[in-house]
Amino acid sequence: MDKTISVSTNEAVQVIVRCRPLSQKEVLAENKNIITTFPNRGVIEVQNPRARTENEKTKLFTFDAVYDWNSSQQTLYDETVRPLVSSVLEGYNGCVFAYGQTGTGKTFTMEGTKEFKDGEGIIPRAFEQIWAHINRTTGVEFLVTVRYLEIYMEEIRDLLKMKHMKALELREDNGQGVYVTHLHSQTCKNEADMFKAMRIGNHNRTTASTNMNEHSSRSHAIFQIVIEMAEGKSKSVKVGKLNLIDLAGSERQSKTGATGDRLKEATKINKALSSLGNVIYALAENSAHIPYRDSKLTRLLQDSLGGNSKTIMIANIGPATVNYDETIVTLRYAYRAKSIKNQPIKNEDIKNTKLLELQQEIERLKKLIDEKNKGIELTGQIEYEVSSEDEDECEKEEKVKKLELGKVEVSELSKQLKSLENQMVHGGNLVDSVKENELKIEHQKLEIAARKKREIEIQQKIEAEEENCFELKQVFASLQQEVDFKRDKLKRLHAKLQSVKQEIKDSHEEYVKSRKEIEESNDAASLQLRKRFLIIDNFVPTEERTRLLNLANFDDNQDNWILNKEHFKLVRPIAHNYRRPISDFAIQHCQNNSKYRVENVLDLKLDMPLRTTQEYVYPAICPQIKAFVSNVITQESQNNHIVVKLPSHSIGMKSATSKLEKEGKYKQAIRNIVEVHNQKSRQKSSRPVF
Ligand SMILES: Nc1ncnc2c1ncn2[C@@H]1O[C@H](COP(=O)(O)OP(=O)(O)OP(=O)(O)O)[C@@H](O)[C@H]1O
Repeated sequence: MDKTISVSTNEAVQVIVRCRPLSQKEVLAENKNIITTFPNRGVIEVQNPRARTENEKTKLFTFDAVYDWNSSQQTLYDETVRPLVSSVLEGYNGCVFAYGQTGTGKTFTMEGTKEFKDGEGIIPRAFEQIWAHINRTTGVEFLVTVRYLEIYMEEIRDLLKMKHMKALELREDNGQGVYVTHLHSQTCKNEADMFKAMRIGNHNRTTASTNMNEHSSRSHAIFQIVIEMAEGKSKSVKVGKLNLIDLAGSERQSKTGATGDRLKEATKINKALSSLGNVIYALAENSAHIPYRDSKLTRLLQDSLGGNSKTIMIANIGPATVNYDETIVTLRYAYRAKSIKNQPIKNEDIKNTKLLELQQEIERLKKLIDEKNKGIELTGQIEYEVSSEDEDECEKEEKVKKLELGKVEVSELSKQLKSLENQMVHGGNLVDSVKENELKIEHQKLEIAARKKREIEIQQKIEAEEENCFELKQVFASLQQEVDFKRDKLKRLHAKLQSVKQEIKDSHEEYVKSRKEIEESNDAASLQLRKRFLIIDNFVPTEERTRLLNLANFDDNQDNWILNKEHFKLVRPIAHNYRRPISDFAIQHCQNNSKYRVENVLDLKLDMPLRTTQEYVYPAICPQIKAFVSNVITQESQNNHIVVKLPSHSIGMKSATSKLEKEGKYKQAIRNIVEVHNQKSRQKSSRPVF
């Protein structure tokens, strides 16, 4: 998209926290609620169930807004998301993403539930707001499209066109930023079309049952709505883009009990979420390098975090004792995300939009239809005027044919025109009184949301100021009073210092833990790499290695090495000058029968073995033993043992035996005897030997 105007001011990512109720399972396991929320101040307090000292007991976090288990879907939407969607309808990019441990209510928040009334989540409510706006906006033409994708096991899949099931690729260009190639874009004419797209996508999304959640999302899902708006005949187009993201939840193998596929998925999920954490951390720290390229998720969120979008992060947490560690980790990430600054840009006067293309094509078709209609009229008139008896019958027929052809062409063009016009929506199709009422309600809702936001901000400011001003306001009647006050203050400051120290300690522990995890995964990766090198070094010849290296190019977009496939094209083998392999039999016997000429038979000759077991030559036996054995009397006992009777009179044998005895090889001699015995009996038998 070519942008000609850009208005940008810094705007922080808005971070809100939502805590779900205790689940039945948690209640049965006698888990306690460790969360207390203070919605008016945007504060959340977490009790540490393992606290040993006073300092470790509670942790306080402050956010733009907090919602507890009693908060309704409607309140959350009206207070936080409605203003953002309103900005999108003015031409901004917007993003809402839900982040948190598995089973804490991300899907519940984004999609909602049908289990109870008003259970719809953010996505369906956004549809409602968008279409209500379109229906009451007169004089504007809209083109609304949606896309739905998931990142499953680090592969991008189109949820609206699952037939292809091919992993899609990410690309980046200066105009569009990061985008997904060949992603299906569904045009929507009304709210129902959007719901249909959402349902299809949700149906295709990868979910599975785990210990922590019966319907756990195993992928990160992004629902994108693009609204192109053209006001009147000015041809100036605004574009608003809204990304609604339901991330997969972070999970610990020990808690989910994941094995096999679930474990593989969890590893990929955690890896992508940890890269998201790193991006948030780097942005919060104002680092020179932001590791967006570490995962597909962070690349797709590039605009939303530190980019040109207005963004809301919803941190979902669980209230149970058992969730403590994950809750703290989520809240820490969310707290960091608060300091990320974006530069939202209003996408106005965009040049190469689909809507403009459509409008131009519609204009062209209209002109063409007009011209054709004029042509038809003219031909009709001439025919009427010139039509005389002396006109040739053939010429008349020719003219009628031309007229008919013209009419068919016009009807074809009109069909095309209608289908193009059908893709666009003309805003403002409501009755004026309804329009006005709705507009009023919408303004009121936005006003209430803005007020609530301001209230929380003011409350947070007052608290900070109170801390500073309290001392100034104090007038001390006596020295003792001043001492007492200062002691109190010292106590408070000491407690604050301790809590900061504790926070540093916790953060350090968290850092050590995550470093250990990274080291472990690094070790596993280098082990794998060394194994591959070992295989390459031993099985791939040096020349082939150099050849392959020359054929491989690093693709920045895919962040991977790609082999030039042109060099690996399989060449069809040619046999007997035929393109298909042909057997000798076919050549000799079916020369005149084309049916068999190209039959797919390979002429394979048998590789005969060089020798058979019949030709086996037994190892030579020492001549003394041979002589000894020939004098040995052997016979088989009933239980298949061979009884060996040594002839004591044979001098040669005596010396042989004594020699063997001397060398301690008596056992070997016996084995040889048995072998010769077997040899004899085998020769006697007529059975083939193998
Ligand atoms: N605010 C809430 N009020 C009532 N029930 C809730 C709330 N939040 C979540 N739940 C319930 O908790 C369960 C888990 O929620 P959900 O599936 O949305 O979690 P999730 O974070 O998306 O999990 P995963 O990451 O595994 O996909 C569901 O049964 C849902 O109905």
